[in-house]
Amino acid sequence: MDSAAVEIDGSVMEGVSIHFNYQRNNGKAAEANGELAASSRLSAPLVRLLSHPAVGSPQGGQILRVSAALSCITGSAIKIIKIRAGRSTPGLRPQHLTGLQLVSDLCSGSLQGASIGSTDISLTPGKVRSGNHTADTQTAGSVCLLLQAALPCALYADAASQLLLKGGTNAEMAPQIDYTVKVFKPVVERFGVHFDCDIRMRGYYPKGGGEVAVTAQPLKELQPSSTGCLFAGSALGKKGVYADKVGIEAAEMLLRNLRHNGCVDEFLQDQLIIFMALAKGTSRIRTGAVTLHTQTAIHVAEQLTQAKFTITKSEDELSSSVTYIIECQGSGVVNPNL
Ligand SMILES: Nc1ncnc2c1ncn2[C@@H]1O[C@H](COP(=O)(O)OP(=O)(O)OP(=O)(O)O)[C@@H](O)[C@H]1O
Repeated sequence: MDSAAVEIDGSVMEGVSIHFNYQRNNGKAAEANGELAASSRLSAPLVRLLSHPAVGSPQGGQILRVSAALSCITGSAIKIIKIRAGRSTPGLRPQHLTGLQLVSDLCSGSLQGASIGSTDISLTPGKVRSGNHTADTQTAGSVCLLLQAALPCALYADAASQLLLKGGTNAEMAPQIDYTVKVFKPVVERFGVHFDCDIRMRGYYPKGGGEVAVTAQPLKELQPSSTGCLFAGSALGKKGVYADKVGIEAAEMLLRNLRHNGCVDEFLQDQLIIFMALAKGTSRIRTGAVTLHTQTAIHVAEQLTQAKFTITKSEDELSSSVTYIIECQGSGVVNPNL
């Protein structure tokens, strides 16, 4: 029997407090500090993630997606409580619920307590499963955020996975599907990730109704890489907003990210953390200010894998630019199904 309890004050990340309780006991169910503990296929830790009730977590969805995907891949059972506490609509929204159900489906898992508005859920993963998986937010909830949770899982299956994702292809506060295909996809290919994305129907707020078919290939292990540079600016048109304003917003995003002299934009940085954590070897990205989403993803990844991240500030006197190098000694998780 090998057990340890670790409590981490995550308040270093503004508004988020994360506590982790570890329990290892050779895969048998156990009680940890009066909280439910669950067994898993790798006799892995029970993890509790707790968002601060007073302030609320600005990265609530991010915690769910990264921790659920890593639970699926590493075999760690997780329990997440106080989900999106402090929000005007706390708990799971359709995109979060659908994403969790999809991840659970991908890992033949047991998902408990998950429904719209749930603030506590637990996921006990089983074996990662290839083949067909369908997920439908039934709203304009972003299919790109469904993919964010599901893609890393599909890489650890025994064969190709076909994901039919329904919802919003172009939603606010989420990657546009065009960004996922034109920026995210070529960059993650450097880690050895290969997926095809067929945009069958676009879906927008409020109706949704978009449909994207993704085929993802499994791999033995992810390789580290330098990123190269690929930048985009995107903005979403809305009723009552003139097209020129939308164009200006997109151009501003592009300029903002070109100016900081990094190689990764303010959104891609958090989306790459999970791949850096899983890869075998050292990955490095140069970026502008490190976002709260990125800090959250790093924090969760360091708890659920052996990955170690460091962030170094780098000032260039000539151009007076400040960039940050995010470096990760990846955990080198090997696909046991190939
Ligand atoms: N314009 C954009 N371009 C590319 N990616 C984006 C853009 N806007 C947001 N994202 C990405 O979308 C994700 C949003 O995560 P976030 O957790 O805020 O979403 P959420 O699930 O809606 O969470 P919550 O409901 O808790 O606000 C992040 O990975 C972020 O990088």
